[in-house]
Amino acid sequence: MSEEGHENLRTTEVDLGGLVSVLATHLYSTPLVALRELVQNAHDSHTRRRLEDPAGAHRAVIRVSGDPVRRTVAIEDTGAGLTEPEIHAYLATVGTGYTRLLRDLTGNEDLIGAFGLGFLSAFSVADEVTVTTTSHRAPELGHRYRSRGGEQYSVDPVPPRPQPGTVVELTLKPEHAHLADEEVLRDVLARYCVLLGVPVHVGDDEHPVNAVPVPWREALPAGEQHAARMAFATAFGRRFEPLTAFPVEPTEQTDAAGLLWVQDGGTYGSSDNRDLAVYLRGMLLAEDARDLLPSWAGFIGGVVESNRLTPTASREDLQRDEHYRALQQTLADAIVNGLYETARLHPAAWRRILARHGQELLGAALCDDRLFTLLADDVPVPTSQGDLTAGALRAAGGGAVHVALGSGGGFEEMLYRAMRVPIARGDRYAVLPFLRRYAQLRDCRIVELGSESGNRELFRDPQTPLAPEEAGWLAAALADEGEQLVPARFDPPGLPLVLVPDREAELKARIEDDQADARIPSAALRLARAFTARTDGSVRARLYLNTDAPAVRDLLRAYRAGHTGAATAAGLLRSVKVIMAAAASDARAGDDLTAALAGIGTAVAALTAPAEGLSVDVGTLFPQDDGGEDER
Ligand SMILES: Nc1ncnc2c1ncn2[C@@H]1O[C@H](COP(=O)(O)OP(=O)(O)OP(=O)(O)O)[C@@H](O)[C@H]1O
Repeated sequence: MSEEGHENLRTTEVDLGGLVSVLATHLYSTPLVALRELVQNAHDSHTRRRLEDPAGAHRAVIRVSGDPVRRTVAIEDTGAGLTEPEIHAYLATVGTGYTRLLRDLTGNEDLIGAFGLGFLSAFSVADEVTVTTTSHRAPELGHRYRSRGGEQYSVDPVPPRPQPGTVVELTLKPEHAHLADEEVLRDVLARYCVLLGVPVHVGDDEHPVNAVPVPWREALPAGEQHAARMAFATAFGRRFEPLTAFPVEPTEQTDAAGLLWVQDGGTYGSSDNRDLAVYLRGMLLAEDARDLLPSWAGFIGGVVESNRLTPTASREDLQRDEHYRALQQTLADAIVNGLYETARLHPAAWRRILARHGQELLGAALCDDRLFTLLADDVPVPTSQGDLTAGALRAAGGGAVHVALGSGGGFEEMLYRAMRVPIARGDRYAVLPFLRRYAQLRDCRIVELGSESGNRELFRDPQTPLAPEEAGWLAAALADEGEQLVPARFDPPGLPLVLVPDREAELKARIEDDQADARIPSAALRLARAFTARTDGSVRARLYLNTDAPAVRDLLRAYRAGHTGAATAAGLLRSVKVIMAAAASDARAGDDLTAALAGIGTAVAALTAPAEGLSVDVGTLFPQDDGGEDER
């Protein structure tokens, strides 16, 4: 009996074989992690040697070699080595390592290992593992640990290594044979080891894979910092060339330091190329920690290191604790500061960033007030005349910013072109909210074309209102069902009439359609409804009639004079309306178009017929009325 009241206390059985296999095979997401763990052990053993033998003049080197023929990878260090008892107590005891003890003893922050698990990962890629080691405490002895699968092992004396240190040799499983390729090793290790203080060589290379100076660790003169940052970002960013790079500096909330850069990759709207590698004590911990970057920063890549972050046991991810959240804030601030610095100090890079990531920056500006201030006047907005800044849009619009709510088409498109005013494309990502905010902040007018209020800006009231009876005649002659006739004056004067779909009614129809299909969630539906509450949906489009256009003036004059050609001319205009709308959208094609084309034939026939036939033909088309007085 071991404890009072626990007569039946028994020891939990551990199926070591099963445990080893679970840890080795399932703890890590990629077999490459085994390399990382073994390089990390090599690095820790150098730190241990330095701590235990501070006066010694040992040259710290890590060398990783591959042999595709033998299908082996060897990781060799000139560190502390292990004595035989240490092999049993630490290397071969799962869950215990000397490294953590040493850190607890010395408080040394360079030591990476903590769990006593990493070595097991060797068995995820290797059938057999041998460790040949000579301790710096007993340089005349050598030992070889050997194990297949990790469950059982042997240790035998061997001749001592020429100098203290350890070589771990993996005989790779056939499916991981590619790791013996030194090109692969170089590629993986360049990323994993970039921040390690000890030089890491691949094969016989005299040039270490981690030779690029780490800019935030060096005290460089101000004039050389940018070049050093760009050099590091270029070497590290595999997928994209950096357009500029800026630092992450420790704050009161976090010890994180590193580098962020703007990638040169084309990013569109929602595309997310965030790419952040996180290091802990120099070792790559999270290869893709994009969630640490703000969601609007799809164009940012970077590297940060922090000792306050807590890794998960697999050391491939981070605990979402207060340091994690502090780092998120720090990174968001670093990006905004970095963009400010770029705009101020590197105008050429700033222009390239704006041209490359304009769309994304529009959205980013809406997420951060300081970014908005920075970008408001610089970021390009897509318009009917190409990309323009909001300021240029405003200047060209006579002090107002014009934005089209719809995706264009129909008469609208033509009208906008005829206006010769650049019109922002409100259907594109973030454009409309950005311009609304701009207008509010810069106290300028915004004309939202496609909404009734926006259209009122374009279509001025006629000089003299039409008599109700005239308007009624015109509506009957020109407007179709769902179209509201609106007499107005607008540019260009040569354009007699314009049909503008009501975008709110269009949206309402679409929402009802989507709702029927249950495609939108109810919260979104409520919001959309609030927007469309102003319209009952009965006016599908407004038909603006230009009372300044000579064709319209002549038509009215003819109508008022009771001219028999008035109805023919009106029929002609109506046909023009239908044909132009059909040209711009498929939806209207069909019967309407056929009728409109026939209408042109009828009108031309009427106008060219012998005088006595004229009134007879046209009289059947439209009811005739005695008009008012001629205006002209
Ligand atoms: N190359 C090496 N040289 C000297 N000692 C080593 C070497 N590799 C492993 N060891 C010893 O074996 C122990 C266990 O290593 P293992 O990788 O399993 O865990 P760890 O590094 O301590 O912790 P972690 O699981 O966090 O990596 C280490 O603590 C260290 O004492």
